[in-house]
Amino acid sequence: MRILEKAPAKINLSLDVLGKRKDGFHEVRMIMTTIDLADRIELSELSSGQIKVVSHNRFVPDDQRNLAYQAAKLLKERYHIHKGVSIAITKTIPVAAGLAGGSSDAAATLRGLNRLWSLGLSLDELAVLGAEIGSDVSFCVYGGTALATGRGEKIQHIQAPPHCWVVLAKPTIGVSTADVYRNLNLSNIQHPNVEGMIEAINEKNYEQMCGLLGNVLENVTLKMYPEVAQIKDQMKRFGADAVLMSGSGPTVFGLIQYESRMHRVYNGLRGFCNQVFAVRMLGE
Ligand SMILES: C[C@](O)(CO)[C@H](O)COP(=O)(O)OP(=O)(O)OC[C@H]1O[C@@H](n2ccc(N)nc2=O)[C@H](O)[C@@H]1O
Ligand SMILES: Nc1ncnc2c1ncn2[C@@H]1O[C@H](COP(=O)(O)OP(=O)(O)OP(=O)(O)O)[C@@H](O)[C@H]1O
Repeated sequence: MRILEKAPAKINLSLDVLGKRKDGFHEVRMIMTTIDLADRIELSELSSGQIKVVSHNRFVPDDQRNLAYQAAKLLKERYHIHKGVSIAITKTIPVAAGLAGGSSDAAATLRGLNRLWSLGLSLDELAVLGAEIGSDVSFCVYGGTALATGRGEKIQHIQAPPHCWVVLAKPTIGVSTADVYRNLNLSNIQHPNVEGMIEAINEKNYEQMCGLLGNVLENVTLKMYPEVAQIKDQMKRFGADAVLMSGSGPTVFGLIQYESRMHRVYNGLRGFCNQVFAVRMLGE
């Protein structure tokens, strides 16, 4: 049997950090939404009991460091599964980009193996398991749009954002999420208005949503990698309605209401950056 799962990327429309926790993680409050930029996960049964990962991408590990591998191992051990699985990952989401590519691959593997191995687990149960793999995995199990709290694993679903285009540009650098959190100065944070963002989304108020985009990790990454600021400036110059870095970066996204403007921003950015995408929010 063969199972296919789509693993979409996320962007953070609002990302606030409330403080550092005793376990070393940070307490966050963020609005996440899935976008139509996705990896594809293909799961096939292996009678040998082995977990095999194939990705044909030199930036993606094909061993136990792969988050999809970790998802399979977790389910296999927890539910005493003797069969193995081959996980073929077709990567489209840029790696180490702030778009939760690895987390979404892990989440898709959890959903797919739940079907392949007939485990009968609910999405809520898979999301709890996902948190053992990484902070973004729980959200990726559900997708859609949500307020994520705790270290990112507590998910409250909210409505889909108003329709718009999202242009993404990823500079060639990859960013370590741990480094960005480590360099965040908690005594000097300009907190974004997360509640206002929820209100804007509920009211489908596009202008208000654009005005309230905010990410406290942005300044940290901008200091480490000035090229991210250049891409932000270019995206604004080409006419994006609002621009922000996603997660710990370095990917920058711009929101754009009109299709003709989207083409201008997309084509403009392609001259500066080789990983540029124009997609819709999935949101629901
Ligand atoms: C930046 C975001 O992508 C925003 O959605 C997430 O907060 C990060 O999620 P993630 O990549 O799944 O993070 P994890 O793999 O759980 O953690 C990677 C590292 O980031 C730091 N980390 C992560 C999440 C969090 N709430 N506080 C942290 O301090 C920790 O040093 C951790 O060792
Ligand atoms: N399935 C996977 N896809 C991509 N990277 C993976 C995967 N599994 C493990 N990794 C490792 O994880 C690192 C971070 O990659 P990923 O693309 O998940 O980062 P990210 O988009 O910044 O994540 P987040 O937004 O959740 O912080 C990579 O450098 C890679 O070595």
